[in-house]
Amino acid sequence: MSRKKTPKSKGGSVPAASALPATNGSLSARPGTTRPGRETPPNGPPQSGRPSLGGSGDFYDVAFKVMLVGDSGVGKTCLLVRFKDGAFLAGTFISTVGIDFRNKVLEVDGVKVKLQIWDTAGQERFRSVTHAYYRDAHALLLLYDVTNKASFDNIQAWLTEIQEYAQRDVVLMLLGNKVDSTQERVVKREDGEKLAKEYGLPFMETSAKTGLNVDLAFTAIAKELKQRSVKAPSEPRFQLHDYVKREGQGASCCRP
Ligand SMILES: Nc1nc2c(ncn2[C@@H]2O[C@H](COP(=O)(O)OP(=O)(O)OP(=O)(O)O)[C@@H](O)[C@H]2O)c(=O)[nH]1
Ligand SMILES: [Mg+2]
Repeated sequence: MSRKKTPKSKGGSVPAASALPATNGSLSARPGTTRPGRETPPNGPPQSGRPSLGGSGDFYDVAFKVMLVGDSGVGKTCLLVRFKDGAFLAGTFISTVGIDFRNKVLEVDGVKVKLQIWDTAGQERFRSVTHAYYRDAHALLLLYDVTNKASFDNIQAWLTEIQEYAQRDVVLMLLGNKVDSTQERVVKREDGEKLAKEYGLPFMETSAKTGLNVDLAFTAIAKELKQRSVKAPSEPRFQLHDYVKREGQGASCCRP
């Protein structure tokens, strides 16, 4: 297994090709937070199995591309920032323009797994940009917002889109985000579970605000992808569904 190096910088942004407003040319920005620095600028979507290299940084053994998708405002950017930096982006909502990415290396059973995580814009006008990135994604985290029924109702449309543009064997997980907002909740946990079961998806409720199940979601993805690529013959098959069911925590002390 070859050892590779990750670039030192945190991540980068890719101008959203034709769909970006001409005046902007690229990046989403959020006051009060560190914007991802530009990494080795990818020329279009990164190639699977060919992680971008450059500069010095952490070593990794295998690299995968993970995409965050879902309606605008469900918390994709916040989920990524929580996972990458352990912080929550409170305050004014600044919608992502185009697509951003951040890297994080996780140790999974002694293997260093680099996740290159692509944060897509949920707004309809950027949809064609996102389509171009699906085909290289190894895993997709599909989010809805438990305080926004429309974002839940749109999950089926997202699944149709995923079916059309993503690889057949893409690892897919459904996440119901913002479970800290108990007063505003309009989508019950059981509804999320039912939908996930219908489509055979692993499911968890998360909170980018409190961090609930955020690391777990990415770790589960990393474990599944690592298992697929470097499974030793003696190793028992990693069961993604069982893992998230077993390890996932409820929004409060107890499962509602
Ligand atoms: N209470 C609560 N608010 C959250 C959570 N996650 C995100 N938010 C808030 O929801 C709003 C939208 O979050 P973003 O992460 O920017 O949403 P997004 O999915 O990236 O939206 P687009 O970039 O437009 O696709 C922001 O005001 C966040 O502060 C969460 O877990 N709990
Ligand atoms: Mg965003």
